[in-house]
Amino acid sequence: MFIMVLLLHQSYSVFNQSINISIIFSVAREPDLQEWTARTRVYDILHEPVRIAMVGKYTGLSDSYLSVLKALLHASVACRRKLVVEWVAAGDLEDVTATEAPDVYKNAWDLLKGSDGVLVPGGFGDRGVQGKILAAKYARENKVPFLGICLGMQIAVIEFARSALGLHDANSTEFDPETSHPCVIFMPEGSKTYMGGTMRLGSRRTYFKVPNCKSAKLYSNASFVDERHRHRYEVNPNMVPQFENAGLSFVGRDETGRRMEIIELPSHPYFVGTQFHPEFKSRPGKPSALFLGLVAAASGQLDAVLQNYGNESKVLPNGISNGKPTVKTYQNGNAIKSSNGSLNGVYSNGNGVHH
Ligand SMILES: NC(=O)CC[C@H](N)C(=O)O
Repeated sequence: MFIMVLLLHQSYSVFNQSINISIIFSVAREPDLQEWTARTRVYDILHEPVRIAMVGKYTGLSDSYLSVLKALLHASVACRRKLVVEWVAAGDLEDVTATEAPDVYKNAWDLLKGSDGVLVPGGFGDRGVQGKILAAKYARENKVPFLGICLGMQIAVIEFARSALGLHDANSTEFDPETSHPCVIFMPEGSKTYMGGTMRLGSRRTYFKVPNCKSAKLYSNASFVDERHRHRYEVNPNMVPQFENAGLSFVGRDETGRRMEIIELPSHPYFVGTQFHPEFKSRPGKPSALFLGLVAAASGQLDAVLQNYGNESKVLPNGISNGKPTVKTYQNGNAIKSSNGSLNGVYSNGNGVHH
């Protein structure tokens, strides 16, 4: 993509000259491609890998997770790491695979255990859910950086209910309508725009409830953020006090306080889940805050990143710096700039190495 922009510009110039269109449209300005060129250069020299296990249902179809992959890529370049995505089919982590296809099972677990961070993206339907729960458990217990998005956050909550609260049949009513411990429940949003629709869709506001949490710092200490949604189920608000007593923190909520938007485990190096989809607002040069957190944690740079956020224009060891946030809102990713002023994010059609 990145190279494409430069190539397109080149061919556009040739076309212009051949039909002398530039005389007619002499007002057209030469585009400033400095930033893009700088990004390509940064991207080309990345060599130290950061391995992220992507635990999902459609691992054979990387396009299903395109936005997530791009967001990981933006964050990896900001952290000066070469992104290696380890695709792990969630079902392969499940006990049933251990008996039916032991090699597949072993390979899936080897990939997960060889990764620096774990990402469970959004999804619908119950295939692979148990495998995703096992991946979240592995990350939580072994202090491996974890980001769960939408369904990924919901399965992290189910896992916590089962392991930390001892509620063995805890589940989402999406997967078990009869569960005696419904920790994720159907919470449709009445919508005047989408008549009859039950999906909570589009941009909604999340307020930070715990000012010093990692997520708030990553969002430059904003007091609220607007991110995009696409879901029907949510954490059961009536069970939140139980979860909080056991150490799971609900650091971001909607304006009513009833819809849980961001979870964190303060006792863990980086264990974050979001009901929204932060990947949709990630941009080259403006990586999504929570993806940046995941990749920074997975590459041993989270402390440096957190220390610098909210402080005035400090430069990180790897050359990343940030400007002092001027507003207390966060709309579209942190503008992370390298010390020489060029933007770090790279947008490319590939996403590092696929396994
Ligand atoms: N986008 C998603 O991950 C959706 C999660 C879940 N299936 C829900 O509807 O709430």
